[in-house]
Amino acid sequence: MSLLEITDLDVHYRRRTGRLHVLRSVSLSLSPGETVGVIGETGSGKSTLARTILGLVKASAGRIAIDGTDVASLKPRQWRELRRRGVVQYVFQDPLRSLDPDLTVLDSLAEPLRIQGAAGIRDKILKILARVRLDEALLDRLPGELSGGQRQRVAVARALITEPRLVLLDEPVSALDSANRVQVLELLKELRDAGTALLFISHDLGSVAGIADRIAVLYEGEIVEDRPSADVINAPVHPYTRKLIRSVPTLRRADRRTPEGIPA
Ligand SMILES: Nc1ncnc2c1ncn2[C@@H]1O[C@H](COP(=O)(O)OP(=O)(O)OP(=O)(O)O)[C@@H](O)[C@H]1O
Repeated sequence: MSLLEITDLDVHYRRRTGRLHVLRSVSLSLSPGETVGVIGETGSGKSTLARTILGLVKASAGRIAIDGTDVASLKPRQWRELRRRGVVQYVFQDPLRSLDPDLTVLDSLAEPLRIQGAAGIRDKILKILARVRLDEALLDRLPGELSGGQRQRVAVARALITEPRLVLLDEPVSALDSANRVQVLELLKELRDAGTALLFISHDLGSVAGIADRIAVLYEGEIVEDRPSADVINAPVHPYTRKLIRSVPTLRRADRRTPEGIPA
């Protein structure tokens, strides 16, 4: 069974000037342990997709099922229950949005464990800090007292601490400098290798290409391609995907290989 199954999702925003149709008949599925990248340019609807999956934006049509539960009609209490079961967590581009500014690092990390009624909270926190390479001395700091890279690692640590089966990542490395970006991407790869399913949403094909099993390309609110990463990179079908690939210098032809490993 799919861990995440999105079927024919439509989302509109109401604006003073009328309705804006942002997602059109989007279908996407994620199996347990799979990493899927969603790539699209600014305004293509990526954040709307993430926010709709998390129940923060209401869909006008379609179905979203997480681990078999239809989440469209869940109430906040039921969402908390889903998180308590350790099924889904999330990391946004701006960690100040995924972290409570009034909670210390210690409390931010302890909160999901307390909700879960977990035992050995301090031990789990120390283990996760080591995993995301953060110093214990930061535990008493507030998010506003951390660097951007440290903050994002706290947000990743918080998302992982309950060992969720699915993590939604909306531009998780876009606000980071290149050293921090590499470190957080490495961390996400470790997570993928440990069997967590990741939905990695980004405008940056370069970040997603090295980690995703499959890439879905979102263009003007529609998924125009959804295939294994190597196929999308080596033989893009949609003109927009071709344009995207040309714009990423690190995906030079010599680096691109067919699924059999033969240079394209
Ligand atoms: N709350 C809202 N109300 C009205 N329109 C919105 C709202 N949020 C987003 N939009 C509009 O919906 C469209 C898609 O926005 P969305 O944030 O999903 O795009 P995105 O692909 O994540 O872009 P970016 O990469 O710039 O974050 C845009 O035209 C945006 O202006």
